[in-house]
Amino acid sequence: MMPPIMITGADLAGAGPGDLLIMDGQFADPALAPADVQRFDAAGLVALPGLVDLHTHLREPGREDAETVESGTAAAARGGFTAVLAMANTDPVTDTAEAAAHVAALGRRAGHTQVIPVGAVTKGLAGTELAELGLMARSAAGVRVFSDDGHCVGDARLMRRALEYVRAFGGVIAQHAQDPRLAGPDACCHEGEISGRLGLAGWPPAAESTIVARDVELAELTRSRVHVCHVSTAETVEVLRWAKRRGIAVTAEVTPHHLLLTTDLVTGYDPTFKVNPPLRPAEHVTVLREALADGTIDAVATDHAPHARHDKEHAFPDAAFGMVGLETALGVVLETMLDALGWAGVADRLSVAPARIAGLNGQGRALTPGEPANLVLVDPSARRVVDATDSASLSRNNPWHGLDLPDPVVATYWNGNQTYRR
Ligand SMILES: NC(=O)N[C@@H](CC(=O)O)C(=O)O
Ligand SMILES: [Zn+2]
Ligand SMILES: [Zn+2]
Repeated sequence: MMPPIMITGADLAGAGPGDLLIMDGQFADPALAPADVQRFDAAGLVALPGLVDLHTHLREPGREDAETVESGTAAAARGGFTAVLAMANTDPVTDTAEAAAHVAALGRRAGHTQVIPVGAVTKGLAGTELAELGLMARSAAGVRVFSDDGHCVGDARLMRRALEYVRAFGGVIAQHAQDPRLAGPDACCHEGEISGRLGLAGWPPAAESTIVARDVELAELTRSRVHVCHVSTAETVEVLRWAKRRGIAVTAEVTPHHLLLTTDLVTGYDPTFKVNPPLRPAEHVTVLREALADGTIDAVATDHAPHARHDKEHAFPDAAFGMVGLETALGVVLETMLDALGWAGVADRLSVAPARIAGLNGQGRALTPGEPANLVLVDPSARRVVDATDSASLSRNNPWHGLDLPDPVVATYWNGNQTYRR
């Protein structure tokens, strides 16, 4: 346990300057600081609750050449995160209580952030038979979020049964919304003028929004909860607005890359920009930003998807989908959304809302005495040209390389322990 530390003068998530005393892993009344307390002058910095990533691919077990729980969570701490939800598309898949316990144990051993395993919806992500949802939920790992991410739960009847099942224990199904018949096996970018010109097979926005429309109806039918992963289209936003107006229990996330990058980046055939769902035209980006600002989209999630060189360095159609994002997420959100959201809004979309969606107790809390000391200190004016090689991740598929972006994270504390310091 760290000795007591007093952080002085930081703007507390936009509420104005104040002091934070960290003692025994929690925030405590600054008036109780012992005389020999260690001091951190944070004047000019902003304090946010530790960030929570609903959507991280840590690749362990199975693809430790691309990422490990150790390296991925070290990258998360550098990005200001104190909790990450580890996606189930590992090898073996996280589709049993034992597999979930293994991922959680790897997280505890690494000690950089809380690691909460996401359970698969279907055995082996095969989309045919429900996984052991109840056993995973009742196990010590306490799985609450279930997802076949990387694959869509395409079978409506199976999706209905999954939603019915998780309702009993307050779980949620996080859907990778992609109709496999509309986004065929060769689809590798947004379907439009650019895909036509480049001769690449695209997929239309309808491949996403039609699944979301179906799933919100199933959530209503089952009175259960659905979460939409990585929303990428204006049409999906329209469906979400309709569903929320109707009182359906749906939440949604958007990635940093879909808030800033656009489909024209694929014209160089650089697989770094190949991601699922694909980068879209600027009109979609505008709508995604508006939806995040007005709360139609609840949260930002990274979809950090590290890939080894030998999986990424191929001709565009053959390369793996995905990009890293843990270390740049907050910077991209500040660049694109700070004016619209303010600091309290940034704290909500990157910490409070994701913690609520995932049902996490000690995360996304106010910076007040008695709460676990999960915190990120942010320099609101620091910027830097992103260098893909300067990373705790094992992978280098970084779409931000060479771009000048906010570089805000100064220090991260998880349960009172400093997990990153610039
Ligand atoms: N986002 C991606 O492009 N890839 C993800 C899978 C996913 O999130 O669908 C991966 O596991 O690599
Ligand atoms: Zn996905
Ligand atoms: Zn993903």
